[in-house]
Amino acid sequence: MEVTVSSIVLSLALVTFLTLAWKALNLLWLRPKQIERCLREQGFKGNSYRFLYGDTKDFISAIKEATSKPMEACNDDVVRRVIAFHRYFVDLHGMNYFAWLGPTPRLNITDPKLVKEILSNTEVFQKPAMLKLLLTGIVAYEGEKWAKHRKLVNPAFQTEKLKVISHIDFFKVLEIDTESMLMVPAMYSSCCEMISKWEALVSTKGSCELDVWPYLSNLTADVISRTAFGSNFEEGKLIFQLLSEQNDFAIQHLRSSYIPGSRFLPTKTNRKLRKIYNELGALLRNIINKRQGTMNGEDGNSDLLGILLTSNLIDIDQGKLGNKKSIKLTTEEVIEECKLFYQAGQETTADLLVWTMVLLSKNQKWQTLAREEILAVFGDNRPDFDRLNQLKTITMILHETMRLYPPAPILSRYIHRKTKLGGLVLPGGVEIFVPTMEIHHDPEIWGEDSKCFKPDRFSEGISKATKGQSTFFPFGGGPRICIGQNFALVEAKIALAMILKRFSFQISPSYVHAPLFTLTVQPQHGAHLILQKLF
Ligand code: HEM
Repeated sequence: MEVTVSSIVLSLALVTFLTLAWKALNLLWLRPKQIERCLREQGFKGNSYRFLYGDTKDFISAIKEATSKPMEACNDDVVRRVIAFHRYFVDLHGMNYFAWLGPTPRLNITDPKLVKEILSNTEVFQKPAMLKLLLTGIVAYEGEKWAKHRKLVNPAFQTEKLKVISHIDFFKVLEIDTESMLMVPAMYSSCCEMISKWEALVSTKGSCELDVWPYLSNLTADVISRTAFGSNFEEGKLIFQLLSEQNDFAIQHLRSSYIPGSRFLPTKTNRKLRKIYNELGALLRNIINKRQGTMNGEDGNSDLLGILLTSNLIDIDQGKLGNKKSIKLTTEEVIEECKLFYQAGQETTADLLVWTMVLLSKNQKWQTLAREEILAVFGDNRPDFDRLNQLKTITMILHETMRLYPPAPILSRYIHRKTKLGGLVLPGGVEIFVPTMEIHHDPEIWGEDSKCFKPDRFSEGISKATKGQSTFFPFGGGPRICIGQNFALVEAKIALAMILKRFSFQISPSYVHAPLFTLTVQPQHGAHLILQKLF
């Protein structure tokens, strides 16, 4: 009897072991090889899959090589530096390539029709797991959960919420603290603080050399703190510090997670990430609890947090007519969305501003045109929402900046099952890689001068410039298009209007052009400009 029991246990152990071994073999060898055959049959080229690591080492060395030295001039091949790993594989295999992120193949797609299809079909083309490890909130959710969150968060970004500046004088008359309660005034207040610092720096000589990058970075953090937390803005700032720490660790994490399984290891980075994550959660929970205790009807309209806490959907149960229930975000869900506003909105908007200032420094003609427009539209008035809409030249400049330096230079998606894409039939388990920056720089789309700064490409709007194709998508596209795009553009216009009115600027001799892709495209060595006071 004893022999029988132990032999049963042994057989069970053996079966379990063999099943696991088979699964591992399938996941790490047979499946990648099968996918590789399928991709080659459809005309894609790439390295043969190498066990476990795939092309990971090539990825890392291409990035190291490209970022070890600055670029010579602004018109050099910026794509080669920013998405170096992509260029490395294009050089080896051409545009129709696949590369191995560990055992996962990453397929390069640049055809505008296919890009449109990928971005439109959110059910099939989902966010990759790696992104979901770094970010939470709507950016990482799928299906019904995403749809529910998008609807609940949307009110926070509607034009009316941004627009209230046109009534600022009315609020002033009533002696209501407009600075902490409305979004555009909050943006204006943050810009005023930055401008005052710059004015103090140039006051003695009338000009000074300044690295504007940390100031712009601080500005966009400040704007999110004010607009997200209103009266709790000082506490919001603390959260931002923790989030930027979290981002630094997330980048290390991202690099190490190319190695299969590493994200689950209790490494120092992983432990630190978890610690920051918990601290952040506790801080936000504290703010929310305080806010819920003091909330009244009007508070709900004042800032992003208030809007998230009061936003609700009416779900009508189709089966039982008249059976309605109100759906709201839970405290934990509000925490995730607030964190995401920082992660998705701070760095990206700072990138947009810094590259605009660099490009306007190198293109003085456009700087003058932009300033003339600001003076013509606003005169001596503060920037207000309705007049921001009249800024045609500034809008063209912002679009051209995002064409050349898209803050998010790549997009990626994952397909879980066999999928038709245009004339292709792709196997499940493939990551789709859309190199936004490559498409934005393509001479076949944008002409021989595709690498030059020419805002007048956008003089008749985006659809004329792109001939209606999906060739310009700095904010992504389809149903998952950036929810904060209007917020970012309003903020950038206010900041530029205020900067251009008070200063002229040019490139300093100490400026080093070195765009670097971390989570977004930043100036690796800052942005040293010479500021000259105008009035
Ligand atoms: C110049 C500034 C910005 C740029 C270039 C930018 C770019 C993008 C891009 C490309 C996506 C789509 C990602 C994908 O499809 O994989 C996205 C999504 C998103 N962005 Fe932005 N963004 C900017 C500013 C902001 C701001 C200011 C906020 C909020 C305060 C924000 C919040 C979000 C959110 C929540 C999503 C996810 C939307 C969803 O999945 O439904 N972004 N952004």
